[in-house]
Amino acid sequence: MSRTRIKICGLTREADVLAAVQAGADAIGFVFYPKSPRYVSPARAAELARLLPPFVTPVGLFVNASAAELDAALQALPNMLLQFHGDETPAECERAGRPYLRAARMGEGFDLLNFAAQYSSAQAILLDAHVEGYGGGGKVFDWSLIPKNVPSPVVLSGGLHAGNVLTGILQVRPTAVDVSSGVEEAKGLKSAVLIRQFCAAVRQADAQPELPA
Ligand SMILES: O=C(O)c1ccccc1N[C@@H]1O[C@H](COP(=O)(O)O)[C@@H](O)[C@H]1O
Repeated sequence: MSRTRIKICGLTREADVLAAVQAGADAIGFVFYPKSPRYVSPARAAELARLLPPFVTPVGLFVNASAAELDAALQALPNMLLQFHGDETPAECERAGRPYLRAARMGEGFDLLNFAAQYSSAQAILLDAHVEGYGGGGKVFDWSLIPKNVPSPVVLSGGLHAGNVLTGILQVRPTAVDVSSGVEEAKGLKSAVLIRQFCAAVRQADAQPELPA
């Protein structure tokens, strides 16, 4: 089995960026949604992104941002991967011409296959629980709702932490996992210990032998 990629999202402090990099994160998320307690301005995100070594990807998270807001963030961080977590249409996700992740809000009756077909230009579909306020709520959704034949790479997210990520990886076999609340001591303030434990649990899952389907 190949290595499950790790994204740690909602960083606001230098020490948290360094802790994530040291623990082996592949991507670091900056929340550009002003209503989030994890919001950072484009200038602040650019400052934090300067700490990233090569091959660790900065990701910008947007919720129904205007074209001007998206452009301002891209001016500060031109090489970031985009994550659309609101009600953006495929055309809005594609407008900047950058690779993007599209968040799906998983709940009973949600048609993930149809959603993934609509966003076929996405680099991956990020599966999050349907929560009020769009995301970052630390809520796990029912992983059995995920069909086996999603046509895009899948990022598993929503309420992950060191105690459940191994089971999530073995059950869903995602390309990557994404965590925010599960590695926090308070909203927007990460814990180096929880980040380390989370990354270690992902590596433990990757080391499990793959069972025949
Ligand atoms: O982090 C936020 O504040 C946030 C705000 C609006 C939309 C998404 C947000 N975060 C993303 O939500 C998922 C799940 O997070 P959690 O681990 O359950 O807290 C993750 O992709 C965050 O990046």
